[in-house]
Amino acid sequence: MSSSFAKELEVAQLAVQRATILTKRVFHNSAKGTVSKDDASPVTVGDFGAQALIIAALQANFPGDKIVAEEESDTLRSNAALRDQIWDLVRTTALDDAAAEALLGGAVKDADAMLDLIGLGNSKGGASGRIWAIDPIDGTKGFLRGGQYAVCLALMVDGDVKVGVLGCPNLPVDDAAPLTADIGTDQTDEGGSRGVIFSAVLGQGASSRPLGTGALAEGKPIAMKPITEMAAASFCESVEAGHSNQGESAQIAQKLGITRPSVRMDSQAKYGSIARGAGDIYLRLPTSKTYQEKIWDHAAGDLIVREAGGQVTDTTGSRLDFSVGRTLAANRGVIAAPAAVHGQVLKAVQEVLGQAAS
Ligand SMILES: Nc1ncnc2c1ncn2[C@@H]1O[C@H](COP(=O)(O)OS(=O)(=O)O)[C@@H](OP(=O)(O)O)[C@H]1O
Ligand SMILES: [Mg+2]
Ligand SMILES: [Mg+2]
Ligand SMILES: [Mg+2]
Repeated sequence: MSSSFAKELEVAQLAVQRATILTKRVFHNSAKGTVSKDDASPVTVGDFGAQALIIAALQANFPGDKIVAEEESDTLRSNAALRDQIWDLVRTTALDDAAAEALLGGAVKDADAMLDLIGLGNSKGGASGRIWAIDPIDGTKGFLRGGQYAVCLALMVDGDVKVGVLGCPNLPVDDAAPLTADIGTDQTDEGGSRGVIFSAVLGQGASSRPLGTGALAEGKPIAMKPITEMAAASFCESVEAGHSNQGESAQIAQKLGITRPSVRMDSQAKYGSIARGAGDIYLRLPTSKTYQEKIWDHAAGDLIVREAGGQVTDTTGSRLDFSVGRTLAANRGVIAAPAAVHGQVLKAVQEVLGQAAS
């Protein structure tokens, strides 16, 4: 097996691109087929459809690999109306490039095959072998609100993230565009100014490219912006107050001398935004003692930021550990910043959280 991961990267980018196109169709439709999961969080036909298409592409190319994906197929087996809505989306979404579509294995056979594919994302994860992590729609609440969301795919080998891809249909194509969660009033984006894919391979840097609809557009290398003056730095955090402690992040910003208010943005679009220098720092501070972050919420973004010159740790200063199962059970919160200032940010975090390293 080649260690360059060229095929994995190509398949992952095209799979994310195709799944993102499916989610855009749902985003622009007022009927999103939303149901509430056991933990009261929402899932839509877009989440299920995107997961089916990504797993189909992985199965066609890497049938022996394991998959950790967010959504489960159980509820769909007893909800024929929802299943049919998803199947309508899945069977009618394709890339408009025949070679790319062929590489992804073409169309899914039927609705039952689609349910089986969705169900393949049930691996327990762990420290050995090849495991893909999928978040078919990260930031479902943002997706429903008309804000930012991301389609996320990462490959881990023996617990280490090797390939990461994020599809962010509502971020500007322009890497230099200022950081804002606003997607503007033009929800149709006829000018094509929004929609970007971020990717990284371990040791090979990070890049961005326009989302597109067929063959992959050319990528450009991205890098984090060096922070010359903390006062002018921008930091981003979750929109949902239940996902990150926004009171503590405001205190941390104050301690660092950051004067600008945070940019609140849903999903791993935050990782992509700081990786390309549109923003500087991403803070995610635990809101509960029991919530464990999910690997699919961080794997791709962690690699993309690190390959762009950033450092990503939890609030204790430990690297995110993707080798312990479906969750980041060994970590608490996330601090992502340019490597040169990460220590300074972490110190402020620990002072505010009252857990300075001893
Ligand atoms: N309690 C709690 N604490 C921390 N994180 C949580 C919590 N509950 C959920 N989640 C996960 O947050 C994912 C959404 O990402 P963000 O929090 O960055 O975006 S948002 O601004 O809150 O929408 C979201 O991902 P999706 O479910 O894919 O949307 C969740 O996995
Ligand atoms: Mg998520
Ligand atoms: Mg999700
Ligand atoms: Mg979810």
